Amino acid sequence: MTISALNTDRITNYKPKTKHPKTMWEEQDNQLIRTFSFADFSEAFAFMTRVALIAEKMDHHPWWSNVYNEVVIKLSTHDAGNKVTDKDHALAAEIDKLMSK
Ligand SMILES: C[C@H](O)[C@H](O)[C@H]1CNC2=NC(N)=NC(=O)C2=N1
Repeated sequence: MTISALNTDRITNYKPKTKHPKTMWEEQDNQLIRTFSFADFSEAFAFMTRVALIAEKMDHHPWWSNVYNEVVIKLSTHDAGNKVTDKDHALAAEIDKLMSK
């Protein structure tokens, strides 16, 4: 597939479609963890781009993994000895705002 064949409209007019909208953050092993499932890779990566910009603004960055349409995010504060802090809750809340747009 050529680049010009990509549907970039999907990225610029971003409306996330989670497959499991009821999945929420869970605290496990001193991390806030949530799995996000999207329609496809473009939607997952568009989401990650937005989270990256928020993380830079907040100077607080996620651990994450992505395979095709799925993104797993794990938040903890290494500056505080790998514990869940207010910064993690604040970033989780901003990510949740993205999902409710
Ligand atoms: C130097 C810089 O401000 C720190 O390393 C910040 C950057 N982003 C961070 N992100 C996360 N998740 N935890 C941190 O402790 C952290 N610390």
